[in-house]
Amino acid sequence: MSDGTVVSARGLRVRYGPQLVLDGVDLRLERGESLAVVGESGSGKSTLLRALARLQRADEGEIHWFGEPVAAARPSRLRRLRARLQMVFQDSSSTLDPRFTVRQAVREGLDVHGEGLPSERARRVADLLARLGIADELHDRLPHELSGGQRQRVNIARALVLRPEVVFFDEPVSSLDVIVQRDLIELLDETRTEQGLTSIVVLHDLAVAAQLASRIVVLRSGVVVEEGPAHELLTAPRHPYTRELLLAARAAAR
Ligand SMILES: Nc1ncnc2c1ncn2[C@@H]1O[C@H](COP(=O)(O)OP(=O)(O)OP(=O)(O)O)[C@@H](O)[C@H]1O
Repeated sequence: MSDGTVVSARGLRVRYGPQLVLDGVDLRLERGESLAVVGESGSGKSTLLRALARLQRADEGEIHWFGEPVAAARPSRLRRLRARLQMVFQDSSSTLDPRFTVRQAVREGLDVHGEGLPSERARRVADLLARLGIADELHDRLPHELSGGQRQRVNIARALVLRPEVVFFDEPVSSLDVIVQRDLIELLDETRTEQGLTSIVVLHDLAVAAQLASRIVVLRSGVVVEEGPAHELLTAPRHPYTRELLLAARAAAR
């Protein structure tokens, strides 16, 4: 396996009872790449992301992180590898501790890892929140005093503040308005340039996927039906299902 591969899966199969939700998915993510997995509701996107992050068991198949087979890794090695990955979940209300303010929630990981001087940690938190459009007056609020989109951004800040090598995002922009979506896309692009961030996002809208990622994988009923550079999928989709998704995205944008 090449040194540039940060996450890969081969022959991934996941079943829920009799239902085959992922049916032999192969996927490869290179360092610094932005990949989007698109498909309609129920196509298996979240399951794929959770399986890649090892938050969900796979019935068959192999997963490698940074070139190492995770199934064979010892727990201590797995913990070290996991620290290089972050995941941002779709449901932002259940993942934030209700007792922590925005500032505390974003800073928590830095304090746990004892990274840098306290003043540097505070600066890093404030800088990231500003780049995600979270105004100063929100920094001392609790999660229930925020909107869904604000909570989602706090979750994104919690992941990025740790400067992970790879971030997995589940529907990161679904609760964000267009301006905030643009800010997030810019922030991810800058982080990719500055820190070589690798990202994988799952979402249902093909047009938004093309803004967030340079390569797109189209998932239908647990099977990858098409894969390619984002601009090619948008301008010359080969599979009828990709064309359907494109028409749906265009109709939604009208
Ligand atoms: N814990 C579970 N137990 C049983 N079935 C499940 C479970 N989680 C998901 N499923 C089923 O697996 C299929 C894929 O679900 P998944 O959440 O991966 O799809 P998705 O593409 O992410 O959908 P959405 O866009 O709606 O979030 C669906 O049919 C779903 O009902």
